[in-house]
Amino acid sequence: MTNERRVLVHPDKTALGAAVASRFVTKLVDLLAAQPLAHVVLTGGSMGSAVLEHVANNPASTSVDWTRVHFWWGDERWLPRGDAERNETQARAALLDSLEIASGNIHSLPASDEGIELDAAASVYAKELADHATDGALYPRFDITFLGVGPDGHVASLFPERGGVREKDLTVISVRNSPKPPPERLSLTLPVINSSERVWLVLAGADKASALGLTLAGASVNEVPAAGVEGRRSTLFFVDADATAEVPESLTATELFWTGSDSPDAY
Ligand SMILES: O=C(O)[C@H](O)[C@@H](O)[C@H](O)[C@H](O)COP(=O)(O)O
Repeated sequence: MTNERRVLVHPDKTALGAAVASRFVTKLVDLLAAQPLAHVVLTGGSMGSAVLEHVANNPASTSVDWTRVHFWWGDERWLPRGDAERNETQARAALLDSLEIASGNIHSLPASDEGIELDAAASVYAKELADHATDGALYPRFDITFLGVGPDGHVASLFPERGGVREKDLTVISVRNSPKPPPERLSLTLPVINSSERVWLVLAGADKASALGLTLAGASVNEVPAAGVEGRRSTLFFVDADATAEVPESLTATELFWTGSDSPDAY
């Protein structure tokens, strides 16, 4: 299976969010025409929420049989259930609570007010993943994994120069002293992220240009965790024009697509 890597450039953050949402809806319809369930890993962050809001506002989303979609998270912030800063809270507000789906389809991570400590919570989610796996795997076969990307190139809660980026055995890790608040988090590890059929990284803004440029130029995973992301079937970078300021000149026309126009001159 050849692994496809593409950068799809959109004029601005709004167009980016709408385009990713539209592609997500279309892909889910196609997937569910061919298989009983779809497993999707959501991301926190502003772009993650923006995409879900666009899905909620996309009339075509009613063509998805959401009852057959399972939602997971790539990471979660160690906060009380319902806290406005939890990734789950933001995803529910943006889309999930408006969908007619069974609560069992939403696989949220434990919260800090539920009587277990952070490390135990990582084990709880690892068990949840394994309980929904097939063929003796440790996690389900994810169809699409969304990732936001930080200015430092972090994805999920895997940060540069931290041990979590290099974790190969555990499926879920606890994170302390996170450079991005809040300090305590839970995160899938790269092997789990990269087990996904498709990984869709969504990033916008000039502050992401360095992370995107370094990722595409082949930076080390330890320095730029996004550089270590590779879906089994495809890895798509959905970006806005501002984030492309440092994209390597060497990228070919088949790797870098300016949507809506033939060239960057149009924006
Ligand atoms: O819990 C989180 O904060 C996210 O999972 C994190 O990995 C986020 O996706 C990136 O920091 C990008 O965030 P923005 O899209 O807001 O820049």
